[in-house]
Amino acid sequence: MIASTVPSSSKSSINLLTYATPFKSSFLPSSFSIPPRFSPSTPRFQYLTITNVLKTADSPNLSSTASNLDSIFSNSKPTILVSEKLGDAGLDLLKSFANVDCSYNLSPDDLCSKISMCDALIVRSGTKVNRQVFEAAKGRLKVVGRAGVGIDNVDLQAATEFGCLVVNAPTANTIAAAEHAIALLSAMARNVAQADASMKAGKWQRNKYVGVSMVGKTLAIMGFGKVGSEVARRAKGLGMHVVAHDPYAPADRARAIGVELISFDQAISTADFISLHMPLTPTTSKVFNDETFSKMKKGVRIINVARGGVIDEDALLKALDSGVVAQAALDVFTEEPPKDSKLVHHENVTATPHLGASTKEAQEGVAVEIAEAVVGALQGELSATAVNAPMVAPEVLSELAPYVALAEKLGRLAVQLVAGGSGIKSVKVVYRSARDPDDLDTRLVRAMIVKGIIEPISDSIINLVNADFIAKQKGLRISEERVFANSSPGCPFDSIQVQISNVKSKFASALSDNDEISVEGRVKYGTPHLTRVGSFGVDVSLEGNLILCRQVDQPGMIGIVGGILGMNNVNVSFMSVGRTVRGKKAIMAIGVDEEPDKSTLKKIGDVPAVEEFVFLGL
Ligand SMILES: NC(=O)C1=CN([C@@H]2O[C@H](COP(=O)(O)OP(=O)(O)OC[C@H]3O[C@@H](n4cnc5c(N)ncnc54)[C@H](O)[C@@H]3O)[C@@H](O)[C@H]2O)C=CC1
Ligand SMILES: O=C(O)C(=O)COP(=O)(O)O
Repeated sequence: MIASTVPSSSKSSINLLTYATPFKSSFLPSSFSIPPRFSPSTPRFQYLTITNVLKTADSPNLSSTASNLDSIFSNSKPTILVSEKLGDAGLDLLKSFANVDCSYNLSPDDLCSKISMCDALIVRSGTKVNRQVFEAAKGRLKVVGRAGVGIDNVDLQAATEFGCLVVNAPTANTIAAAEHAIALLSAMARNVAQADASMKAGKWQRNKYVGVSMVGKTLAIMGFGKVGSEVARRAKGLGMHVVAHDPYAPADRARAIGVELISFDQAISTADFISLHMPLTPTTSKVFNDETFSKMKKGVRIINVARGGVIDEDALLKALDSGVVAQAALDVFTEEPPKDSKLVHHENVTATPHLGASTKEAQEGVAVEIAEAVVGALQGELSATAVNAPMVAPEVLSELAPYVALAEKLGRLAVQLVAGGSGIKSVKVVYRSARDPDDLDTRLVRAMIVKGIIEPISDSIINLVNADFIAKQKGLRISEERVFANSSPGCPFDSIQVQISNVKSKFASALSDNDEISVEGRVKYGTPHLTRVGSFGVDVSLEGNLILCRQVDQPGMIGIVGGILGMNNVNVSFMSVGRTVRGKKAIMAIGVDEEPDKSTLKKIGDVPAVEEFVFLGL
């Protein structure tokens, strides 16, 4: 739920605001015929990525915008390539709007040669939409639709660079994936697949396939999002004791299902069964490895319906061989299909070929969800499930660009100040501005704050289009407050403050008098600066990385801490000291080019007058 004291950012309000580029009839070729859902007065939007708009903002090139629109609408029937099996209802919807080419099992070369004739591409997890595909599209490809959740097979950076919108279908296969996890859990516990194979080989091995019971056992759900919570509900029905680890899941959602949120180590060391439901991100890649397997209870059973890459497959093989992991049930693999995989052939592994989303119902659901999103995008509508593209007029972004950067960095800083295990539920953004509220659209800045907060903990790409949607899905309440500033209305914002309430902080001095994490920044000389942390005023450029350090306010502290960094080859780019009362406590904000190693950070912590410190990546 987004609470706002400034104009709301509902889908309809976006059409009224200057972020939209109104569709000018002079852009249209004379042969253009208006699709039935539109009248000439319907606003159209160009899908421009942040990157592209930032580039465009420096040297606006509206003629290329006109030619983009021209190419979108020069043919009343666009061409959509569907490269993997899609449900009929979705295909019918696509066919009513476009020429649809269903070509399954294309080789990478065939995909590249077809793509320059297509306006949209619809894929599932089996098609690699890499940079070569965007290059081969020669600018014609406008939209990639992922008929499912995970977008790790689409090169989002390349899509963004090539100005191609990527949309997905994030909700329609949740239940199917959860049901598959439960199916694998039960099949594994009772050796269903192995016993079936043995019978088909003419055997009758009742003693060999004695299973384990699920009732009363502890199941740890790793990633308590859409699929994870549905698995939890079902496992409770089986009489299991369910715990979950998800640093960012709200505790009340877990409580409502009767699930306790616990730390990663607690979860893996106490569980009899572990079911994985986190996205594949740089943080979760191979998070199940030699070290983490060694902390597990001997004889644990693991289910993976998320992504193969969250497990180090060699480490899992060793853990299975040593008996640390008694059994694994795997639907997903680092390489799909896996080649000569020892895991797949292991007698204690139950494997399925990425079937989590493969039910008739889910496939019809995702097909319709993705067809609507792709058709809507080709028609220029905003998409609630766009993953990489905001729609912002270049002239608006040109003014907002430095605030966009500031907003993302403030979000990133604020989330890193939250102590592990605190679920973030409520974020408040306070804008100080001299502008009339009607002249101040905060959607992009707010979107970037949400991006800064959520992106490090999720595989979602957040932008103007999807920020509210993702925040809502994550149970994150964003409220905004406008405070009048007696400054120049020439600048959209005097300052931006991000507050996170009801959480613990790993740096207590970041807490304001109201006990919320609070960071404030301003744009100075065109660059983002951090100007306040908790109750302490500072002034440091937000570049590289940052060390925040609270110490007793006494002479020589800058020299001591700066000296430690210098002696350890860490270059200090900026430094600022703020204090509340002379001689009491002070904060040092130190910008550093490199990340100091652990021993350097420990030396800072060992300085007697240093009371607390934290390292923050920007
Ligand atoms: N096998 C299949 O066919 C299917 C696989 N999936 C996969 O399942 C996964 C989950 O999907 P959804 O539940 O729809 O996504 P979601 O975004 O609703 O949930 C993911 C959860 O993981 C949490 N998370 C992020 N980093 C974490 C970390 N380091 N440790 C623990 N939790 C962390 C997030 O806070 C979030 O709550 C995705 O990877 C998706 O691609 C989804 C559908 C079908
Ligand atoms: O939605 C997801 O993330 C899935 O993994 C489903 O993949 P699929 O569409 O069945 O290839």
